[in-house]
Amino acid sequence: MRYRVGTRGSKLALAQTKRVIEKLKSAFPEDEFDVVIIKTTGDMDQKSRLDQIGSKGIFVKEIEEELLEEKIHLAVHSMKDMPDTTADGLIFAKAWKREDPRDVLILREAVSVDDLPKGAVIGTGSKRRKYQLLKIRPDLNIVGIRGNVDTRIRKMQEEEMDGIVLAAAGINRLGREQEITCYLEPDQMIPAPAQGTLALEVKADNIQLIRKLNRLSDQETDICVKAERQFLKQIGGSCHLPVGAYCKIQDEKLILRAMFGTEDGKKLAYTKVESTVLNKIEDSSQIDEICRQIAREAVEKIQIQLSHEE
Ligand SMILES: NCc1[nH]cc(CCC(=O)O)c1CC(=O)O
Repeated sequence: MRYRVGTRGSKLALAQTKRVIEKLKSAFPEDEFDVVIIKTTGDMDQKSRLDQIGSKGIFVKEIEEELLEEKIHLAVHSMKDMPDTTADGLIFAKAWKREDPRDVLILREAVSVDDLPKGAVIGTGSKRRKYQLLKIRPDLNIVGIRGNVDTRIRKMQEEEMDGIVLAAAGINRLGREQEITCYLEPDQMIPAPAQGTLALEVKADNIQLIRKLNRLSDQETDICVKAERQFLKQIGGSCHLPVGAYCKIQDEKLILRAMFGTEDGKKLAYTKVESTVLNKIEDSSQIDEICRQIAREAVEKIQIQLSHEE
């Protein structure tokens, strides 16, 4: 088969799409894969603050239309950029192995969060990153920044910020990991739901391609992403609100850390919940139920905390 693989045209999107194609090629040497670059609303409007452009999934709508019209067979996105509900007629293949889920700081001079001078200027457009950082260092001056990873690193230098926050996965995919100053561990900076994982989106009736993609999946990542995205969905999160969720499997249990807050960051709640021990023969509907359940428990705990802060 010859497959058309759609992606945004940013360096990061192209880098991750090329990696996906390499893995597919080595698993299915008889197939061919062509990259198709698709311009999205999000790529065309580089000025507006993301939370003001409004509609969710501005980086994915055009790509999903091409999938539905069968102009492309597969779309590669960052899962953390995907809205919590999938488009009708499309599905995600099971997740492949997650890369580094952490957020990192790129600092101009300081070597760690603690080392930053009082009132240091840090660029991020994400409320999740902003309020979690302020919780560790309330004196920091957080300013908005937009653009792809390269642009943000350049703006940090041009606009004389002391640093920026980015996802390790994106920097690694661009081969710029030597520029990372320090890593923020998930217990002090809960990553965005599904950070570090890719979304492999296909038309739901393309059974043959879905089967191929799923052969390369990683069960642990797939389960953890399901739990994190269930949390996002149930809490009613959007990119306007600070939402974080990070799940891992330890001693055969799911451990889900999550945070949620109000838009102004005045209220911020954190929780950590554990599932019961997973049974080795759990099938996918049981796994879905376990993920829904652990997410529900996290949402309940967070809602209780937020209501006590009234
Ligand atoms: N919002 C932009 C975005 N979408 C996906 C990544 C890379 C990390 C990932 O794929 O999870 C990034 C860059 C960043 O947040 O630093």
